[in-house]
Amino acid sequence: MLQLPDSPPRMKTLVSVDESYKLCRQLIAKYSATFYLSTLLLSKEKRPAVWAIYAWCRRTDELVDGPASALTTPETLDQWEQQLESIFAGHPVENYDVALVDTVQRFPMDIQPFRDMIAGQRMDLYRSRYETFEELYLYCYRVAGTVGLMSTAIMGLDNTSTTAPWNREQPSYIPTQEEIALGIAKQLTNILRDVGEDARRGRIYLPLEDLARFNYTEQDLLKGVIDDRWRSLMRFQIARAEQFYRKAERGIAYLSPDARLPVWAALMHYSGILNVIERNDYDVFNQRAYVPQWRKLSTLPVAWMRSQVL
Ligand SMILES: CC(C)=CCC/C(C)=C/CC/C(C)=C/CC/C(C)=C/[C@@H]1[C@@H](COP(=O)(O)OP(=O)(O)O)[C@]1(C)CC/C=C(\C)CC/C=C(\C)CCC=C(C)C
Ligand SMILES: [Mn+2]
Repeated sequence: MLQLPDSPPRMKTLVSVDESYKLCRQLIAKYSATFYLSTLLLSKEKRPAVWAIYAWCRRTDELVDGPASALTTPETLDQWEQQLESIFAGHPVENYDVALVDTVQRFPMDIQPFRDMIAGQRMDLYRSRYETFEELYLYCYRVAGTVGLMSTAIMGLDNTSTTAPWNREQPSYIPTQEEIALGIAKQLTNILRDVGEDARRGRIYLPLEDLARFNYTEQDLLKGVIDDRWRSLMRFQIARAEQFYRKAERGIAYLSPDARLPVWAALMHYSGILNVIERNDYDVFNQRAYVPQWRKLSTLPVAWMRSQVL
Protein backbone atom coordinates (compact mmCIF):
# COMPACT_ATOMS: atom_id res chain seq x y z
CA MET A 1 0.00 0.00 0.00
CA LEU A 2 1.19 3.44 -0.85
CA GLN A 3 2.42 5.21 2.27
CA LEU A 4 1.50 8.88 2.27
CA PRO A 5 4.03 11.19 3.91
CA ASP A 6 2.87 12.80 7.15
CA SER A 7 1.35 16.17 6.42
CA PRO A 8 3.82 18.90 7.43
CA PRO A 9 3.02 20.56 10.76
CA ARG A 10 0.95 23.69 10.31
CA MET A 11 3.18 26.60 11.23
CA LYS A 12 1.51 29.59 12.82
CA THR A 13 2.95 32.97 11.92
CA LEU A 14 3.95 34.73 15.11
CA VAL A 15 4.60 38.38 15.87
CA SER A 16 8.08 39.94 15.90
CA VAL A 17 10.21 40.04 19.06
CA ASP A 18 9.42 43.75 19.56
CA GLU A 19 5.70 43.18 19.10
CA SER A 20 5.79 40.30 21.56
CA TYR A 21 7.52 42.42 24.23
CA LYS A 22 4.85 45.05 23.61
CA LEU A 23 2.15 42.47 24.34
CA CYS A 24 3.93 41.48 27.58
CA ARG A 25 4.18 45.13 28.57
CA GLN A 26 0.46 45.66 27.94
CA LEU A 27 -0.35 42.59 30.02
CA ILE A 28 1.66 43.65 33.07
CA ALA A 29 0.36 47.24 32.85
CA LYS A 30 -3.22 45.95 32.68
CA TYR A 31 -3.01 43.35 35.45
CA SER A 32 -0.60 44.96 37.85
CA ALA A 33 0.09 48.68 37.75
CA THR A 34 2.34 48.33 40.80
CA PHE A 35 4.60 45.63 39.35
CA TYR A 36 4.71 47.65 36.15
CA LEU A 37 5.78 50.83 37.92
CA SER A 38 8.49 48.94 39.83
CA THR A 39 9.88 47.54 36.57
CA LEU A 40 10.16 51.08 35.15
CA LEU A 41 12.88 51.65 37.73
CA LEU A 42 14.99 48.93 36.09
CA SER A 43 17.49 49.51 33.29
CA LYS A 44 16.12 49.61 29.74
CA GLU A 45 17.59 46.24 28.81
CA LYS A 46 16.37 44.36 31.91
CA ARG A 47 12.86 45.87 31.98
CA PRO A 48 11.31 44.07 28.96
CA ALA A 49 12.81 40.77 30.09
CA VAL A 50 10.97 41.08 33.42
CA TRP A 51 7.77 41.84 31.49
CA ALA A 52 8.23 38.60 29.53
CA ILE A 53 8.63 36.65 32.78
CA TYR A 54 5.62 38.42 34.28
CA ALA A 55 3.49 37.57 31.24
CA TRP A 56 4.39 33.88 31.45
CA CYS A 57 3.71 33.79 35.24
CA ARG A 58 0.39 35.61 34.87
CA ARG A 59 -0.76 33.34 32.05
CA THR A 60 0.21 30.30 34.12
CA ASP A 61 -1.81 31.59 37.07
CA GLU A 62 -4.78 32.42 34.83
CA LEU A 63 -4.99 28.76 33.81
CA VAL A 64 -6.13 27.84 37.32
CA ASP A 65 -7.50 31.18 38.51
CA GLY A 66 -8.80 33.00 35.44
CA PRO A 67 -12.26 33.16 33.86
CA ALA A 68 -11.71 29.95 31.85
CA SER A 69 -10.17 28.03 34.76
CA ALA A 70 -13.14 25.64 34.99
CA LEU A 71 -11.87 24.14 31.72
CA THR A 72 -8.35 23.55 33.07
CA THR A 73 -7.44 19.92 33.75
CA PRO A 74 -4.12 18.25 34.69
CA GLU A 75 -3.68 17.59 30.95
CA THR A 76 -3.95 21.33 30.23
CA LEU A 77 -1.02 21.87 32.59
CA ASP A 78 0.91 18.97 30.95
CA GLN A 79 0.48 20.74 27.64
CA TRP A 80 1.52 24.07 29.16
CA GLU A 81 4.66 22.38 30.45
CA GLN A 82 5.43 21.02 26.97
CA GLN A 83 5.02 24.53 25.60
CA LEU A 84 7.51 25.71 28.23
CA GLU A 85 10.05 23.07 27.14
CA SER A 86 9.57 24.25 23.57
CA ILE A 87 10.22 27.89 24.60
CA PHE A 88 13.46 26.90 26.31
CA ALA A 89 14.42 24.94 23.17
CA GLY A 90 14.00 28.19 21.20
CA HIS A 91 10.61 27.45 19.62
CA PRO A 92 7.80 29.85 20.56
CA VAL A 93 4.28 28.50 20.21
CA GLU A 94 2.23 31.65 20.88
CA ASN A 95 2.83 35.36 20.40
CA TYR A 96 3.72 35.96 24.05
CA ASP A 97 6.34 33.19 23.89
CA VAL A 98 8.44 35.04 21.30
CA ALA A 99 9.61 37.55 23.94
CA LEU A 100 10.30 34.81 26.48
CA VAL A 101 12.44 32.88 23.98
CA ASP A 102 14.45 36.06 23.46
CA THR A 103 14.68 36.67 27.23
CA VAL A 104 15.94 33.20 28.13
CA GLN A 105 18.53 33.46 25.35
CA ARG A 106 19.77 36.88 26.49
CA PHE A 107 19.64 36.06 30.22
CA PRO A 108 20.46 32.36 30.54
CA MET A 109 18.31 30.85 33.28
CA ASP A 110 17.27 27.54 34.72
CA ILE A 111 13.99 26.04 33.49
CA GLN A 112 13.33 24.33 36.85
CA PRO A 113 11.68 27.33 38.63
CA PHE A 114 9.23 27.55 35.71
CA ARG A 115 8.41 23.85 36.03
CA ASP A 116 8.05 24.32 39.78
CA MET A 117 5.55 27.14 39.26
CA ILE A 118 3.40 24.88 37.10
CA ALA A 119 3.59 22.26 39.87
CA GLY A 120 2.30 24.94 42.27
CA GLN A 121 -0.65 25.77 40.02
CA ARG A 122 -1.33 22.03 39.83
CA MET A 123 -1.71 22.01 43.63
CA ASP A 124 -4.57 24.52 43.26
CA LEU A 125 -6.40 22.00 41.09
CA TYR A 126 -6.65 19.35 43.77
CA ARG A 127 -5.98 21.01 47.13
CA SER A 128 -8.04 23.41 49.19
CA ARG A 129 -6.50 22.85 52.64
CA TYR A 130 -2.97 22.85 54.09
CA GLU A 131 -2.36 20.93 57.28
CA THR A 132 1.05 22.37 58.21
CA PHE A 133 3.18 25.43 57.43
CA GLU A 134 5.69 23.10 55.76
CA GLU A 135 3.02 22.14 53.22
CA LEU A 136 1.99 25.76 52.71
CA TYR A 137 5.64 26.77 52.32
CA LEU A 138 6.03 24.33 49.42
CA TYR A 139 2.97 25.88 47.71
CA CYS A 140 4.30 29.40 48.29
CA TYR A 141 7.76 28.48 47.01
CA ARG A 142 6.25 27.06 43.86
CA VAL A 143 3.79 29.83 42.94
CA ALA A 144 5.82 32.78 44.22
CA GLY A 145 9.33 31.96 45.49
CA THR A 146 10.17 30.77 41.97
CA VAL A 147 9.57 34.32 40.65
CA GLY A 148 12.61 35.46 42.67
CA LEU A 149 14.82 32.86 41.00
CA MET A 150 13.54 33.82 37.53
CA SER A 151 13.90 37.56 38.20
CA THR A 152 17.38 37.38 39.72
CA ALA A 153 18.63 35.74 36.54
CA ILE A 154 17.69 39.02 34.83
CA MET A 155 18.46 41.53 37.55
CA GLY A 156 21.85 39.98 38.25
CA LEU A 157 23.92 39.55 41.40
CA ASP A 158 26.60 42.01 42.37
CA ASN A 159 30.11 40.65 42.57
CA THR A 160 31.57 43.87 43.89
CA SER A 161 29.10 44.53 46.71
CA THR A 162 30.73 45.74 49.88
CA THR A 163 27.58 45.15 51.94
CA ALA A 164 26.85 41.53 50.96
CA PRO A 165 28.66 39.26 53.42
CA TRP A 166 29.10 36.45 50.88
CA ASN A 167 31.68 38.42 48.88
CA ARG A 168 33.85 38.87 51.90
CA GLU A 169 33.41 35.54 53.63
CA GLN A 170 32.09 33.12 51.02
CA PRO A 171 32.89 34.36 47.52
CA SER A 172 30.99 31.50 45.86
CA TYR A 173 27.82 31.82 47.97
CA ILE A 174 24.60 31.97 45.92
CA PRO A 175 21.85 33.65 47.97
CA THR A 176 19.07 31.30 46.84
CA GLN A 177 17.05 31.51 50.07
CA GLU A 178 17.09 35.31 49.95
CA GLU A 179 16.01 35.27 46.29
CA ILE A 180 13.05 33.08 47.21
CA ALA A 181 12.11 34.96 50.40
CA LEU A 182 10.41 37.99 48.81
CA GLY A 183 8.01 35.82 46.83
CA ILE A 184 7.21 33.77 49.95
CA ALA A 185 6.56 36.94 51.95
CA LYS A 186 4.38 38.36 49.19
CA GLN A 187 2.37 35.15 48.84
CA LEU A 188 1.84 34.90 52.61
CA THR A 189 0.66 38.52 52.51
CA ASN A 190 -1.75 37.75 49.62
CA ILE A 191 -3.09 34.81 51.58
CA LEU A 192 -3.81 37.00 54.62
CA ARG A 193 -5.37 39.76 52.51
CA ASP A 194 -7.56 37.28 50.59
CA VAL A 195 -8.75 35.05 53.48
CA GLY A 196 -12.40 36.10 52.99
CA GLU A 197 -12.37 35.86 49.20
CA ASP A 198 -10.69 32.43 49.31
CA ALA A 199 -13.11 31.16 51.98
CA ARG A 200 -16.04 32.11 49.74
CA ARG A 201 -14.46 29.82 47.12
CA GLY A 202 -14.13 27.05 49.71
CA ARG A 203 -10.36 27.52 50.07
CA ILE A 204 -8.35 27.86 53.26
CA TYR A 205 -4.63 28.50 52.81
CA LEU A 206 -3.89 29.22 56.48
CA PRO A 207 -2.34 26.05 57.94
CA LEU A 208 -4.96 24.11 59.90
CA GLU A 209 -2.34 23.42 62.60
CA ASP A 210 -2.19 27.20 63.19
CA LEU A 211 -5.98 27.47 63.46
CA ALA A 212 -5.91 24.70 66.06
CA ARG A 213 -3.08 26.41 67.96
CA PHE A 214 -5.36 29.44 68.47
CA ASN A 215 -8.45 27.34 69.07
CA TYR A 216 -10.11 28.82 65.99
CA THR A 217 -12.06 26.42 63.77
CA GLU A 218 -12.57 26.06 60.03
CA GLN A 219 -16.26 26.87 60.61
CA ASP A 220 -15.29 30.10 62.40
CA LEU A 221 -13.19 31.05 59.40
CA LEU A 222 -15.90 30.20 56.87
CA LYS A 223 -18.35 32.31 58.92
CA GLY A 224 -15.83 35.18 59.16
CA VAL A 225 -15.68 35.30 62.97
CA ILE A 226 -13.44 38.13 64.22
CA ASP A 227 -12.56 37.80 67.90
CA ASP A 228 -9.45 37.65 70.06
CA ARG A 229 -8.58 34.14 68.84
CA TRP A 230 -8.65 35.41 65.26
CA ARG A 231 -6.60 38.52 66.09
CA SER A 232 -3.92 36.39 67.81
CA LEU A 233 -3.87 33.99 64.88
CA MET A 234 -3.46 36.90 62.45
CA ARG A 235 -0.69 38.50 64.53
CA PHE A 236 1.14 35.17 64.41
CA GLN A 237 0.77 34.95 60.61
CA ILE A 238 1.86 38.56 60.11
CA ALA A 239 4.98 38.00 62.25
CA ARG A 240 5.85 34.98 60.11
CA ALA A 241 5.44 36.92 56.85
CA GLU A 242 7.60 39.70 58.30
CA GLN A 243 10.44 37.24 58.94
CA PHE A 244 10.50 36.49 55.22
CA TYR A 245 10.49 40.22 54.39
CA ARG A 246 13.53 40.68 56.68
CA LYS A 247 15.33 37.83 54.92
CA ALA A 248 14.54 39.37 51.53
CA GLU A 249 15.80 42.77 52.74
CA ARG A 250 19.14 41.19 53.59
CA GLY A 251 19.13 39.66 50.12
CA ILE A 252 18.73 42.96 48.29
CA ALA A 253 22.36 43.80 49.05
CA TYR A 254 23.34 40.83 46.88
CA LEU A 255 21.55 42.24 43.84
CA SER A 256 23.19 44.29 41.18
CA PRO A 257 22.94 48.00 42.22
CA ASP A 258 20.49 49.04 39.48
CA ALA A 259 17.98 46.41 40.65
CA ARG A 260 17.94 47.36 44.33
CA LEU A 261 15.56 50.34 44.10
CA PRO A 262 12.72 48.50 42.26
CA VAL A 263 12.98 45.56 44.64
CA TRP A 264 13.00 47.80 47.74
CA ALA A 265 10.00 49.68 46.31
CA ALA A 266 8.11 46.44 45.68
CA LEU A 267 9.01 45.06 49.12
CA MET A 268 7.86 48.18 50.93
CA HIS A 269 4.59 48.17 49.06
CA TYR A 270 3.81 44.49 49.81
CA SER A 271 4.75 44.71 53.46
CA GLY A 272 2.59 47.86 53.69
CA ILE A 273 -0.42 45.62 53.04
CA LEU A 274 0.27 43.92 56.39
CA ASN A 275 0.12 47.32 58.13
CA VAL A 276 -3.25 48.01 56.52
CA ILE A 277 -4.56 44.64 57.75
CA GLU A 278 -3.49 45.62 61.27
CA ARG A 279 -5.13 49.04 60.93
CA ASN A 280 -8.33 47.31 59.77
CA ASP A 281 -8.27 45.39 63.08
CA TYR A 282 -7.65 42.13 61.13
CA ASP A 283 -10.97 42.28 59.30
CA VAL A 284 -10.02 40.53 56.07
CA PHE A 285 -13.54 39.20 55.61
CA ASN A 286 -15.42 42.40 54.86
CA GLN A 287 -12.74 44.76 53.58
CA ARG A 288 -9.79 44.39 51.24
CA ALA A 289 -6.48 45.68 52.59
CA TYR A 290 -5.32 48.15 50.01
CA VAL A 291 -2.33 50.50 49.86
CA PRO A 292 -3.37 53.72 48.08
CA GLN A 293 -1.25 54.99 45.20
CA TRP A 294 -0.15 58.13 47.09
CA ARG A 295 1.19 55.97 49.93
CA LYS A 296 3.12 53.75 47.50
CA LEU A 297 4.67 56.85 45.94
CA SER A 298 5.45 58.36 49.34
CA THR A 299 7.61 55.35 50.27
CA LEU A 300 9.81 55.80 47.19
CA PRO A 301 12.32 58.22 48.79
CA VAL A 302 12.86 55.79 51.68
CA ALA A 303 13.20 52.90 49.21
CA TRP A 304 15.77 54.97 47.32
CA MET A 305 17.77 55.70 50.47
CA ARG A 306 17.75 52.06 51.48
CA SER A 307 18.84 51.01 48.01
CA GLN A 308 21.89 53.28 48.36
CA VAL A 309 23.05 52.21 51.80
CA LEU A 310 21.91 48.62 52.41
C1 LIG B 1 17.71 38.66 46.46
C2 LIG B 1 16.35 39.24 46.27
C3 LIG B 1 15.73 39.94 47.40
C4 LIG B 1 15.76 39.08 45.10
C5 LIG B 1 14.42 39.58 44.76
C6 LIG B 1 13.90 38.83 43.61
C7 LIG B 1 12.51 39.30 43.21
C8 LIG B 1 12.40 40.44 42.29
C9 LIG B 1 11.43 38.63 43.64
C10 LIG B 1 10.04 38.97 43.25
C11 LIG B 1 9.10 38.17 44.09
C12 LIG B 1 7.68 38.37 43.71
C13 LIG B 1 7.20 39.74 43.53
C14 LIG B 1 6.88 37.31 43.52
C15 LIG B 1 5.48 37.41 43.07
C16 LIG B 1 4.61 36.53 43.91
C17 LIG B 1 3.20 36.48 43.41
C18 LIG B 1 2.43 37.74 43.32
C19 LIG B 1 2.67 35.31 43.09
C20 LIG B 1 1.32 35.14 42.56
C21 LIG B 1 0.81 33.80 42.58
C22 LIG B 1 -0.55 33.27 42.77
O1 LIG B 1 -1.22 33.96 43.80
P1 LIG B 1 -2.74 34.40 43.78
O2 LIG B 1 -3.48 33.57 42.81
O3 LIG B 1 -3.17 34.39 45.19
O4 LIG B 1 -2.60 35.87 43.26
P2 LIG B 1 -3.59 36.77 42.37
O5 LIG B 1 -4.70 37.17 43.27
O6 LIG B 1 -4.04 35.96 41.20
O7 LIG B 1 -2.70 37.93 41.93
C23 LIG B 1 1.02 34.56 41.39
C24 LIG B 1 -0.10 35.18 40.70
C25 LIG B 1 1.98 33.79 40.49
C26 LIG B 1 2.36 34.58 39.28
C27 LIG B 1 3.26 35.74 39.59
C28 LIG B 1 3.17 36.91 38.96
C29 LIG B 1 2.18 37.16 37.89
C30 LIG B 1 4.13 38.02 39.32
C31 LIG B 1 5.43 37.97 38.53
C32 LIG B 1 6.19 39.22 38.80
C33 LIG B 1 7.34 39.57 38.20
C34 LIG B 1 8.03 38.73 37.21
C35 LIG B 1 7.94 40.92 38.52
C36 LIG B 1 8.95 40.88 39.64
C37 LIG B 1 9.70 42.15 39.61
C38 LIG B 1 9.78 43.10 40.56
C39 LIG B 1 10.50 44.35 40.25
C40 LIG B 1 9.20 42.96 41.91
MN1 LIG C 1 -4.28 34.05 40.96
